[in-house]
Amino acid sequence: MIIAVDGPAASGKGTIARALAAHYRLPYLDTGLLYRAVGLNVVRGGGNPSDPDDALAGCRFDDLLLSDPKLRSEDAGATASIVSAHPAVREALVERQRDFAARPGGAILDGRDIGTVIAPHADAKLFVRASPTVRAQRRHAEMAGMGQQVSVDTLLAEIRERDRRDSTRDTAPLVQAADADLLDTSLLSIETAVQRAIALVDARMAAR
Ligand SMILES: Nc1ncnc2c1ncn2[C@@H]1O[C@H](COP(=O)(O)OP(=O)(O)O)[C@@H](O)[C@H]1O
Ligand SMILES: Nc1ccn([C@@H]2O[C@H](COP(=O)(O)OP(=O)(O)O)[C@@H](O)[C@H]2O)c(=O)n1
Repeated sequence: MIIAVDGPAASGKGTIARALAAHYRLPYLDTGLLYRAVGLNVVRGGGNPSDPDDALAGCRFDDLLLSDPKLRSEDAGATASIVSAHPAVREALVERQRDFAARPGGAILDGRDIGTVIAPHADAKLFVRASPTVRAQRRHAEMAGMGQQVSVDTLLAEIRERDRRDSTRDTAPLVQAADADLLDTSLLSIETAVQRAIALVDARMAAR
């Protein structure tokens, strides 16, 4: 079984994808981490994330980078959003993601284009969303928990900018796949959101 989970920043897709992976005992790939690693690699090498050649060169990174805590910062998310708009960067990362999706027994991936580009044949697709204000508040709480104080307004502006960039790019924009189930988590607890996600996936599997 292949499950695709897409959605904007801090919508709760990672939380849901991890819970689904545990529930269905599937391996999980957070594809955003790959783009974050490319961005951090470019910046650390003194390159310009907006430059297509610098961004492509950043795709050659050591996998150890994927466990760098710096990848979790909002800055890394913003840089990831810049490098991820280059078609050559997306192309360079496609095979790795498709190989993961093709694992025997299935897999679950989360990102922006899993249901539309990486695994359009997925058995179940969720498009997770939440209002920008709720997402900024969640990110704020998350960062406060890590000892980082950034105002909700600053995070809201960053989230809106990232939404705009991710949704308006030409290649693999953030968009709900026609056959994806929408899950708005704005008013849901994590537990309820996960229960709804499981119910949606079960319903898709039963209908196959
Ligand atoms: N339904 C929810 N209610 C409250 N907080 C949530 C909910 N879903 C996720 N969160 C919290 O919001 C933050 C962002 O969630 P995450 O799953 O990392 O989002 P994404 O992967 O879409 O960026 C995390 O701190 C997570 O614990
Ligand atoms: N499949 C994906 C995953 C992430 N991305 C890009 O990488 C950035 C960071 O993704 P992420 O999933 O780690 O970000 P959050 O939603 O966790 O904040 C996004 O803003 C996208 O620009 C992408 O283009 N395609």
